[in-house]
Amino acid sequence: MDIRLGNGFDVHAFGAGDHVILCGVKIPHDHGLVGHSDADVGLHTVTDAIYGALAQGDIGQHFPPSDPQWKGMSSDVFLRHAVELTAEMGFSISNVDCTLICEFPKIGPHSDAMRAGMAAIMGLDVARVSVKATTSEKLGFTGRGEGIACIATAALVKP
Ligand SMILES: Nc1ccn([C@@H]2O[C@H](COP(=O)(O)O)[C@@H](O)[C@H]2O)c(=O)n1
Ligand SMILES: C[C@@]1(CO)OP(=O)(O)OP(=O)(O)OC[C@H]1O
Repeated sequence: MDIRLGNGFDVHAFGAGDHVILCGVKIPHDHGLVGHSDADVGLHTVTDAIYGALAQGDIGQHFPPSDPQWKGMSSDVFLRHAVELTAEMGFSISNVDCTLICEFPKIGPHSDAMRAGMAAIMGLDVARVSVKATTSEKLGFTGRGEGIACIATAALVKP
């Protein structure tokens, strides 16, 4: 069996707005997130973890921030592409784990919806999709509430 692991890391800054979209879930908030797309830092990170496992570059190479066609794009489009590429290369996604790093919003009340939505996109049982969260104890840019960071790991298998 061929087993591949990939990691992802992404950051988006807070800006004006009244909600954020994280791992596909819209959460009311006193700021939005700034990005070329919908700035879903969670989906971007999981997408990059899958690209990493496949050694197929990163999200910006597949969907350049300079390309106007991705302006405001819903980030499930990016994850769906990584899932298609996984199948084309003969792999299956075994499991995904991601950690959102922010003081606010609180992720816990939304984590099951995030897991269910990402599992549906990836065609996985929800038990194979993990969403965790941590503060950075008020330290650094996430601690000051300047933005949200996310890290993710994806495991892919080819029988
Ligand atoms: N944005 C966040 C941050 C944290 N949580 C939950 O709180 C727990 C404690 O966080 P610490 O940073 O103090 O370790 C954490 O384990 C998460 O369950 C959250 O839901 N949303
Ligand atoms: C998602 C893309 C799409 O153009 O843009 P952003 O929403 O700015 O997100 P980022 O993670 O900064 O860069 C990756 C880009 O592919």
